[in-house]
Amino acid sequence: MSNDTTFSSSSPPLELDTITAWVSQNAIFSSLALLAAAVCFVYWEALPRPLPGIPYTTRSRWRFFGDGLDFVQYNKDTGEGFRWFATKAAELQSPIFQVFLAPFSRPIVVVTDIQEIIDMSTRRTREFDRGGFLSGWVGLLFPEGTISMPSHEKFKDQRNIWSSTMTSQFLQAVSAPSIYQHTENLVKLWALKISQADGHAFEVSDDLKQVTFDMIWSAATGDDLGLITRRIKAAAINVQVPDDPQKAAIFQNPANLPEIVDACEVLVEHLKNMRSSPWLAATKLYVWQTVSWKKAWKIKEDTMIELIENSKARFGEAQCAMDEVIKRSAKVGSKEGRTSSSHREMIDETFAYIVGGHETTQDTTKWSVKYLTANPDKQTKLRKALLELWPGANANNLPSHESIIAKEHPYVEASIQELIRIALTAPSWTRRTTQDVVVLGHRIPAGIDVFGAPSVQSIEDMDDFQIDPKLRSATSRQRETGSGWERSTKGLYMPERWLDKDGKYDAYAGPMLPFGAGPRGCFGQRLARMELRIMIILLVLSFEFRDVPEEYTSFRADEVINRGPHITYVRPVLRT
Ligand code: HEM
Repeated sequence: MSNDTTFSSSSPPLELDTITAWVSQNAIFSSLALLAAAVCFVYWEALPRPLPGIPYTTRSRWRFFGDGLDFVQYNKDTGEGFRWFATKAAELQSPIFQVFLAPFSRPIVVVTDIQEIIDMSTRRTREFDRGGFLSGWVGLLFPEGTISMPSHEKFKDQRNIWSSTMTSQFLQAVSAPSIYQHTENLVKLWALKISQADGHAFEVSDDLKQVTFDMIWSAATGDDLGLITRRIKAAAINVQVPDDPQKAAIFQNPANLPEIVDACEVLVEHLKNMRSSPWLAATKLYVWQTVSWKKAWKIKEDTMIELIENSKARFGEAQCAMDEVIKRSAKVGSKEGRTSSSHREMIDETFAYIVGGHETTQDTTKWSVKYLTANPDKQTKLRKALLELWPGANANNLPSHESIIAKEHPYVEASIQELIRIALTAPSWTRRTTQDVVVLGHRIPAGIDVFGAPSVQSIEDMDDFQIDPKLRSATSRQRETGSGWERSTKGLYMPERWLDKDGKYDAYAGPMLPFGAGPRGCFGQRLARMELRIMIILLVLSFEFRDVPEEYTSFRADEVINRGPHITYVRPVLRT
């Protein structure tokens, strides 16, 4: 057929229709083919690209979400997050393996061996730095906070200025009195609840959440939010005590918290929701546009700016971390001819101090109360040791914070250490490789996120791996961590594991890495240990934690940023 016919004026419109139909049909086919090719291409691009030689789950290699959905499902089923890595280590029978947690992303290498994790944190810091997943994630809340930065000069300057808030002198003179006073408030609150609850158990998750927020907020900013005082007022007014002695009493929560408390909660909630995002950068852009984020962020910024201005106005003797930092940054700045810390850095660093310090200590305290309740013999033994230090101490006669910091007893130290170990509040450790590296005989290229799962050595799921010393790095070989815990005892609360054969406390009796290690280890470890020490000692001297009904004994975790208990019920008796 000639083309002429197609365009001849005498040709019937039917032919034109045929051609139009042919073109449009082909266009549909071509579009479909293009679409199919695009889908295949996107799918192909999204698939994991395993690093050669490092074990992985074969079926995950061909799945769009790699191991991601398995991880999310495990988290949903058990409440646990990092524990999933123990299941992978057991499945792959290797202390080093790779997982694919999100499409379009490079694999994550997981190392479960604590000796190598300590080595990477402390002696191989040029090869492994902060960055990657953690920085992208927490950078949402603290863009200019050191926690989100690699270890460059700016990090060092900023950290140097803040480090004076963690000296023993500062902690004892400034932070301890405030922690002590807030714990005393908690003792008053629980004494009141005991008098109202008529022997019933009651939930204390919110009490512990708010007392630790009161503490860290005033330690950071010098401002007292009075959250526990509000709870005391609310508890005095409204309590429901069921007839069934097996059911818990329910106390009224105070209404109208300061708006900054709700704002912090909204911001942290956004951060939590982002953890499993397959595309962090896009999710961040979305979150920034939400009304709840914008409103909470503004409240936080305005409050922080006001607190910074107040702190500057009272420039002189430090009453909180902010005062100390403003003083020190002016001193360092004038010495080095630099301007002092900017508002942005100050806000972000203070907020990281508050959020980092709050989420972790509240969870560790909750676990502590649960483990002491579930182990009455160890609880009694701890109290006996405390009474050796402070004979006759009780809720009306508590030792001072100076005395709590100064005095030691092997069983008390062992109990606190064991509570920190078994709480597994922060079971994660993350770094990014800054260059090509070798770990346990496997080559890992630069720019890969390495997750440490040292918790694997604290949970009963598996035996530790026996590692050929030849596979270890030269620096690791020189610093052995020693043998691990017996598998059968790993999951048990046993303060005795920290005592040597002469009954002396040995903080290095076995593997544990609750605060990470090295220059990027937990900045707040000393504050956290002091907070936990004051709280545990005051609570165990003030109350006997009796067993709670079966319904309230669950040890299920809720792990998002940290690993906290799903529920925390107590049935205390006041010691007077
Ligand atoms: C029981 C309480 C706490 C636990 C279990 C805990 C645990 C941890 C862990 C495991 C890390 C990561 C370490 C690493 O990657 O090597 C970390 C980092 C950090 N923690 Fe804590 N922490 C606690 C309390 C605190 C407190 C009270 C503060 C605040 C004053 C704080 C501030 C920080 C900061 C700023 C970092 C980031 C350090 C950096 O990137 O250089 N933490 N913490």
